[in-house]
This record gives sequence, structure tokens and C-alpha cells, in this order.
Amino acid sequence: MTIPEYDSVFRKKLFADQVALVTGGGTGIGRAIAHELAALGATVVVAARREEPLLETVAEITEAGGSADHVIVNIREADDVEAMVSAVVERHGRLDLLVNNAGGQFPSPAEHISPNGWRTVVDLNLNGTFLVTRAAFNAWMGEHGGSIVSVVADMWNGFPYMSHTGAARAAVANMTMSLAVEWGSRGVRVNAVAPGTIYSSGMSTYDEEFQRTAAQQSSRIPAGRVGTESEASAAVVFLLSRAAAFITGETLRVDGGGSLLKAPMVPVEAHRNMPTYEGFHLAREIPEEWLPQA
Ligand SMILES: CCCCC/C=C/C(=O)SCCNC(=O)CCNC(=O)[C@H](O)C(C)(C)COP(=O)(O)OP(=O)(O)OC[C@H]1O[C@@H](n2cnc3c(N)ncnc32)[C@H](O)[C@@H]1OP(=O)(O)O
Ligand SMILES: NC(=O)C1=CN([C@@H]2O[C@H](COP(=O)(O)OP(=O)(O)OC[C@H]3O[C@@H](n4cnc5c(N)ncnc54)[C@H](OP(=O)(O)O)[C@@H]3O)[C@@H](O)[C@H]2O)C=CC1
Repeated sequence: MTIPEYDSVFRKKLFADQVALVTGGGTGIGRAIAHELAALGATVVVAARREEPLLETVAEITEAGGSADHVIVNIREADDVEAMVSAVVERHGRLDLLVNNAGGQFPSPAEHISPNGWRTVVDLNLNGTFLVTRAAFNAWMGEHGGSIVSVVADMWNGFPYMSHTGAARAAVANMTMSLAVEWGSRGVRVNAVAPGTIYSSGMSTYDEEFQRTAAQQSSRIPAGRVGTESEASAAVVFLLSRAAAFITGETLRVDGGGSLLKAPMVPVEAHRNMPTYEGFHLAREIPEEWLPQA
């Protein structure tokens, strides 16, 4: 099958002569980003733990006329990360664009997350993102400038049943602001994209029950539907590009307005387990009909 070139809204040679590193670039949103950047002229290095998806993405990009290769990495391992970034700079002579897309988590009530489960998710989504960002700055961007975009999540109002990733992604959004200030004078812009529910191939890593929950999100999203991998990619590509030359430290929501509704992912059960505090003797008591009915 011939792979058609990615149908980007951006102009063809936007990233000509630039080198991009996309973590988690073998699947889902990362794969779409890798395709789009390559279609816009960048040489793209995709990196993750499993080689097969990386090889497939590289083959697809090459067949579509782009330039790509891959590196195997576990971003939770500092040595791996250093080796990955060194390999990119050695092979391609530069590193202009970094997309911290690798990430993931499992749904669980907080009280059932084991200490190691919590550490694993924070290690991946926060520490791994920091390690890659730091390595890219030290190896290239600190001297030559560059643009970094991290993919976070809709953690704006907390992330019930995903508290580990919510905490880690919020920390990345905060780190994004800190680094934007620290590295502005070095010509490095640092931004993030916060996808809501995206119908990516990554969704199939979850069990059927969670996928049903995700599918039900459509009714809570002003756009009336979940998002696509391309919609997440377009936002990342915009922030990487010169069109965003005056934007740094920003986390851009790509969620069809879903985060504005403040609706929890799961309904709040009717209960009376949080008694009111009343210190004021003249206060009105909440009438029975205003209290949750079982
Ligand atoms: C409304 C919808 C919103 C959706 C928003 C987000 C969508 C997405 O992000 S799309 C998909 C992105 N992809 C993924 O999330 C990938 C799938 N997840 C994983 O691979 C794992 O969750 C991982 C991130 C934890 C990485 O796993 P791995 O390195 O293989 O870690 P281990 O299997 O060794 O486990 C370490 C530790 O974590 C505990 N654990 C793992 N999975 C679960 C689980 N499903 N439930 C409970 N605990 C889990 C595991 O038991 C280990 O802890 P200990 O047993 O205490 O050692
Ligand atoms: N789809 C959605 O609705 C949303 C997705 N996101 C985030 O967007 C990003 C892309 O997700 P999506 O495409 O949907 O899902 P995927 O599961 O397809 O993407 C996750 C990618 O991260 C890579 N990865 C995971 N752990 C590591 C690791 N330790 N080191 C290196 N690479 C790793 C995986 O490759 P490998 O396993 O081979 O290492 C995979 O390619 C993730 O950060 C995700 O959490 C955020 C909000 C919503």
C-alpha cells in the first residue's frame, strides 16, 4: 500500500533542515506528530521502548517521502535518555524540536494505587519528561535554541481515578512555565498541549470498561465528540513552529471545551458523609430537600 503524505494545514517546508525528536513516536498521537513534522520537512527521530512500532512508523514516513529513524529508549532511565539524545545529535548534527509525547497511566481509585504503581506513573510522566527535556537542552538547545512541547492531559480540575498522572501532568505544566523563564534568553521556547479524550490507538491499551467510559465522554464535551490524533498533532506542530514565536510557558487545551464543563469523569455518588460545619448560630440550616437524596 502506498502511504499518502500527511495532509497538514501548515506549509510544506516549515521545518526544512530541522531535526525533531518525538518520544512515543511509534504509536498514536506521537506517530501522527512524527508524520506531520516529516511532511513539513523535518528529519524526525522517533523513540520508545518497543522497536516494532518505531520501525513501522519510520517505514511509513520514508515511504511517504519523509526522513526518519528511530532510537530505543526507556525515558524513565537517565542513562538511556542521555544515550538517545547523544545519538540524535551525532547522527543528525542538531536537535531543534523536542516533543515529549511518551506517557501513560492506568485508571485506579487512589487508595488502590500501590506505592510502586504511583512511582512508576510519576517516573514516566514527570521524571521522564524532565530527563529528556534536560538532556535536549544540555546537548543542543542551550547553545543553539530550540522549541519543546510536552503532551500532558486534562488535569485542570483534578483527574479522579487517574490521580498519579494528574499530579505528574500538572507538575509538567508547572515545569513548562519555569523552564520557559529560565531558558528564554537561550532561545528555547517551552510549551505543552493538554489533550482531552482523543480517540488514539493508545485507547486500546485500556480494558473495555475504561474504553466505554472514555466513549461516554462525548456527551460532556461542548464539541460533541472526542478528538482525533491529528487534532492533537496540529496543536503540537503550531507550538513548535515560528507561528508561535511569541508563545512560551503555555499549556494549550485540545479538548473540544471538555475541561470547561467541570464535569467529573465519573458521577459523584449521592451521600451524606461530609457533614456541614456550622459556627454561626444565626445561619440558615440547609433544608432536607437541598440535601442529597439516596
Ligand atoms: C476519559 C478518558 C481520559 C483518558 C486520558 C488518557 C488517555 C491516555 O493516556 S491514552 C493511552 C496512553 N497509554 C497508556 O496509558 C499506556 C498503558 N499504561 C501502561 O503501560 C502502564 O499503566 C504503566 C504506565 C504503569 C507502565 O507500565 P510498566 O512499566 O509496564 O509497569 P509495570 O507493569 O511494571 O507496573 C508498575 C507498577 O504499576 C502497577 N500497575 C500497572 N498497571 C496497573 C493497573 N492497571 N492497575 C493497578 N496497578 C497497576 C503494577 O502493579 C506495579 O506496581 P507493583 O505491583 O506494586 O509493583
Ligand atoms: N489519547 C488520549 O485521549 C490522551 C492521551 N494523552 C497522552 O498523550 C500521549 C500519547 O498517547 P497516545 O498516543 O494516546 O497513547 P499511546 O499509548 O499510543 O502512546 C504512548 C507512547 O509512549 C511510549 N512510552 C510509554 N512508556 C515509555 C517509556 N518508559 N519510555 C519511552 N516511551 C514510552 C509508548 O511506546 P512503548 O510502549 O513502545 O515504549 C507509546 O508509543 C501520552 O502521554 C498520553 O498519556 C493525554 C491525554 C489524553
